Amino acid sequence: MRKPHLMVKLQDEVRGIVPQGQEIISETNMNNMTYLRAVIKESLRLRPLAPLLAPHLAMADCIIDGYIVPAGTRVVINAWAIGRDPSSWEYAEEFIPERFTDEGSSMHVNFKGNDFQFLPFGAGRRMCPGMNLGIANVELMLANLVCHFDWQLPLGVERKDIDMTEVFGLTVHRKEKLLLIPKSRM
Ligand code: HEM
Repeated sequence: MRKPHLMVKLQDEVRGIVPQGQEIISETNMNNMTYLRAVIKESLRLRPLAPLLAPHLAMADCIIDGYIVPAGTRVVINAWAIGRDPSSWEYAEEFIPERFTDEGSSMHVNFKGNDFQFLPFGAGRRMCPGMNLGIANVELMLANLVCHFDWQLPLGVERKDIDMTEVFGLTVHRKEKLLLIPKSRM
């Protein structure tokens, strides 16, 4: 909502793929939705659901970047900060889904636990076992919402008024609700 030209690009992609008149988008429609996937990745980069993942415990002594981590140490990974680290991400604070498309510098970066600069589902043996289910649901929900509706801000609210302040805890969520008006295209 804060970058309407990106919303138009996303809607153009989804509406170009889904046959007109089809009410519900299903998994069979999702194959070529590359921009939609990039939008979801970029959202997870800037706003990971679990900003500190889950607490881990070092099973053996190890040295990371010169720091000794003894066995038994509780390790907390700040995935939120890693996703905004300017040494890994150009214009790190900006919402730029294009970085994950074939025009971007992070086109090969994925959330499957091999790219340590992007850990919305964690990595290794304890990474999220529900990743595929979670992503499939987000993709379907977002595709349906942007395909069938145009979204407007309530009267008197401007783009600059959208409050993106987050409340941190085990999971992170918006401080203020996002109120939008859907206008059906059907
Ligand atoms: C977009 C949706 C989701 C996100 C972003 C997400 C993210 C995460 C993260 C960051 C962790 C911690 C990984 C770590 O500490 O290394 C986690 C763990 C976990 N997630 Fe998810 N998750 C999602 C959906 C799901 C779903 C749909 C399920 C189950 C159906 C699920 C089940 C679990 C379980 C059981 C763990 C604990 C794994 C363990 O400790 O061994 N998650 N998730």
